[in-house]
Formats: sequence, C-alpha cells, structure tokens
Amino acid sequence: MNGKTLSPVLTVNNLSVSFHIEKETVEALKGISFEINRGEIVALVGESGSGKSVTCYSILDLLPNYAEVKGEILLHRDGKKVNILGLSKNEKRKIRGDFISMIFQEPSAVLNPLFTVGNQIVEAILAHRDVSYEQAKDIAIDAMKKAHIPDPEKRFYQYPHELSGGLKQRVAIAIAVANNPEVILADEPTTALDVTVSAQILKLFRILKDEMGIGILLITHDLGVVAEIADRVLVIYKGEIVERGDVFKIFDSPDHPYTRKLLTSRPVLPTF
Ligand SMILES: Nc1ncnc2c1ncn2[C@@H]1O[C@H](COP(=O)(O)OP(=O)(O)OP(=O)(O)O)[C@@H](O)[C@H]1O
Repeated sequence: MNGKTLSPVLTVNNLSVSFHIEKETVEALKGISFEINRGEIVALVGESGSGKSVTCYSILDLLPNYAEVKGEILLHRDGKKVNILGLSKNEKRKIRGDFISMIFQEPSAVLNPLFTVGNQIVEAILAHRDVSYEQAKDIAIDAMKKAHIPDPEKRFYQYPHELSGGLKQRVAIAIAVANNPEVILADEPTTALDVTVSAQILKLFRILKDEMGIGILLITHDLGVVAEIADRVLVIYKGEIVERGDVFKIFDSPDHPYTRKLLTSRPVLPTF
C-alpha cells in the first residue's frame, strides 16, 4: 500500500453482537472498529471462538434473528456512506453479492452439484443485473478469466464434481467477482486446499486487490497466510480487537501478549 492514497470502502464502528439464548447471553463482539480500504488485504486473525465469523456474518446480515447487533457498518458508495444496519432486508440482499461478496472455506458451500458452474455464475449475475442470458454468459466467462480458470468456455459447461478442489474455489471466486464487488470477505479460503493450490489462490487474491482494487477482509488463523499476503492485521481476542498494525509491525514487534502467544505458537520449519 506504500505510496497509495487510502480510500475506505467499508468502515465498522463500535460493532457489538450478543446472542440471547434462553437465559444466557453470549457477547460475541464487544465494540470492534476497523476500516478496509480499496486495494488492500486486511487479515482478521484470532483463535477459535474469538468472533471472526460473527464479524463477517454481521457485515453480510447472515446472523440468526436472536442476535442483537449494535454499532455501524458503513459502506462507502458513490461518495456517500450507507449504514448497512439501517437498511431493509431487501436492500441488504441487494448489497450481498454485489457491493460485498463472500468466499468460504468450502466451495461446496456455494456450489450446487446439480447445475453447471457456468449456470451458477450466470445466476449470480442475473440476480443483480438487468442483462440478457447471453450478456450474463459473456460476463461469467470474463469473471472466470479474472479467477484465472483455464479454458473457461469449456469449464462453463462442467459440473462441480468434474473439477478439482482448487478449481472449485476459483469458480467460487468467479461468482464472488462477477458483479464487480468493492469488498470481498474471505473466511479461511485456503484451509481446505493443499499447500501448492493454496499458494496459487493467495496469488490470485493479490491480483484481485491490485488489478480490481477490491478491499479484502481475510479471516484466517494461519499466520503463514497472513505473512504471505496481508497488508494490515487485526488481532481479535474474545470479541475485542486487541492489536492492529501493518503486517511487518505485527510480526516484528507485537505489543499484546496474545499476539506474542499467537506468533510463538506458529509451527517452526526444521532447518537442515
Ligand atoms: N449462531 C450463534 N448462536 C450463538 N452463539 C454463537 C453463534 N455464532 C457464534 N456464536 C458464539 O460467538 C462467539 C464467536 O464465534 P465465531 O464463530 O465468530 O468465532 P470464530 O473466531 O469465527 O471461530 P472459528 O475460528 O472456530 O470459526 C463464540 O463464543 C460462539 O460460540
């Protein structure tokens, strides 16, 4: 990001989420604030149960109805700030898959085994744009190229089971980029992939942020992934952001004891 002007696409202000279940209340997020700028990758790191997924689901309005959400989630669109939390269900649905899209750990979570991958990308386009099937198909092929899917005209007609895990994740990425989002939320997108394929997907994320200017919130517990592609890091612990900074600062001089613990619990590669 050095030398680039920072332009925010998503601002989270004092976001709190509590789940009320019978007489119990779980405070999953306790007033977190952060910003994602155009063309940067922000990693949200923390142990299991720290609030990473709840952060994502709050932004996407995918929390169950017994969740109590407070604070602001602002989208910066056409020079205006829009608080997602103040929008109607219908307006929120329009934003999902258009301004903001999501990539999950398991591509099978978004891919329907009964339809060709092309059909599924076209569906995602038709849900948000007033274009003909033929136009949507051209946009879909273009999205497949952006996701670096080789031979997209042929892959368009294939079913998910005909593709490798890495290619399926690329199809999920094609769906995510098809409507030119400003923000992508990626929840452990490489955890289910082997090391080589994972490295290729990370490289693709870098291309998406550099060439399309997308702001990416990358949820991960893998500090290797963070070191590889993040510009900035947010460390979340028990629903609070306990440390934040650029990736070099977090790795070189972590302030918070929890961050130091995270760094020391990284697997160390043997030297020969
Ligand atoms: N639907 C829900 N109902 C009740 N509690 C929930 C719900 N979703 C999450 N929680 C609670 O909120 C807290 C944060 O959970 P969250 O799933 O965000 O953690 P996480 O950091 O994403 O963990 P992981 O790395 O295991 O996915 C946890 O205490 C969890 O039990």
